[in-house]
Amino acid sequence: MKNTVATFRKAKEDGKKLSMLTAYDYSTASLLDAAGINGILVGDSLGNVILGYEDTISVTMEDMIHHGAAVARGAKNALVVVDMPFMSYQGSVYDALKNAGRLMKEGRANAVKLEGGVEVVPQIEAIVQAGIPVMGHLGLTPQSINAFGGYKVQGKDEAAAQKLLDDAKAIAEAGVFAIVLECVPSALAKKVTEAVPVPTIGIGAGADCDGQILVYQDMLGMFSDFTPKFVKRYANIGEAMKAAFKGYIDEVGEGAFPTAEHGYGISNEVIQKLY
Ligand SMILES: Nc1nc(=O)c2c([nH]1)NC[C@@H]1CN(c3ccc(C(=O)N[C@@H](CCC(=O)O)C(=O)O)cc3)CN21
Ligand SMILES: CC(C)C(=O)C(=O)O
Ligand SMILES: [Mg+2]
Repeated sequence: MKNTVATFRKAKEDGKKLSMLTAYDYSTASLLDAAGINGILVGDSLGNVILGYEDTISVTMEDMIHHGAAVARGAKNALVVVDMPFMSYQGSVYDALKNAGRLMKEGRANAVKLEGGVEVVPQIEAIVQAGIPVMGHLGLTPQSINAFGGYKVQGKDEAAAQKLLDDAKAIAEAGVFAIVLECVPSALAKKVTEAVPVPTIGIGAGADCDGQILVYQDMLGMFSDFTPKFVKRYANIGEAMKAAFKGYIDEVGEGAFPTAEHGYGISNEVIQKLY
């Protein structure tokens, strides 16, 4: 059955854990969907894992639309959430509304995600009012890497912890249907989860969140530019891919691939008539 924002809200009420992973293309989205994932995030982490940038800052609306639409075609039952890229919503409510609309119309998103707390409440309210569900994102918000001075755990001292709790309440009040909590101490994430009526989706935020999310290349062992502490490897697909690529290269080199079974026949008569 199709997961909706209502499915997400109800999961929290029923105490059922929500699972999400990222995807950026049709094949991966189809596999995640078949495995029964609740939600797929087309993350701006595609800047790192797909485009090879050092951070998410250079990711564009066109990137997100291109990959969002591909994922949407593969996601029959999963809720598709598409990240709003850096500077597509921070500048004004008008930008936020226009760009959220494009992610839904052209990127076929079921919902959009944006980073930030009280400072983006007007944007969240306007997007939600237009009928576009919004997922919030607090804690380590990677689009603020230059303000943070690096990827670090957030909300550790009393002021920062209180600010995170206040931000969560403010964006919940503004209408987000769920909140990603990234790289925050587990006990703080638990407090936030108890304080808001919408599900929290943790990444490096402990076991008491209402759901979890990871970047799929991280959990499959396909990405190694950096490996945050919160990543658990469920497979070593990177090594498996390398071994398969090497097998192919070796066989092509030896002339062992292709054999007759991978080729196409033609009648000898036709071949003999050629000059
Ligand atoms: N492949 C990938 N996985 C991600 O989880 C991810 C991306 N890309 N790109 C966008 C952001 C960047 N993220 C990151 C990147 C690095 C850390 C990291 O190195 N964290 C340190 C924190 C150290 C500390 O403050 O104690 C860690 O060791 O976990 C965390 C999140 C999460 N997102
Ligand atoms: C890590 C998740 C939450 C994200 O925002 C992304 O993949 O871009
Ligand atoms: Mg993101």
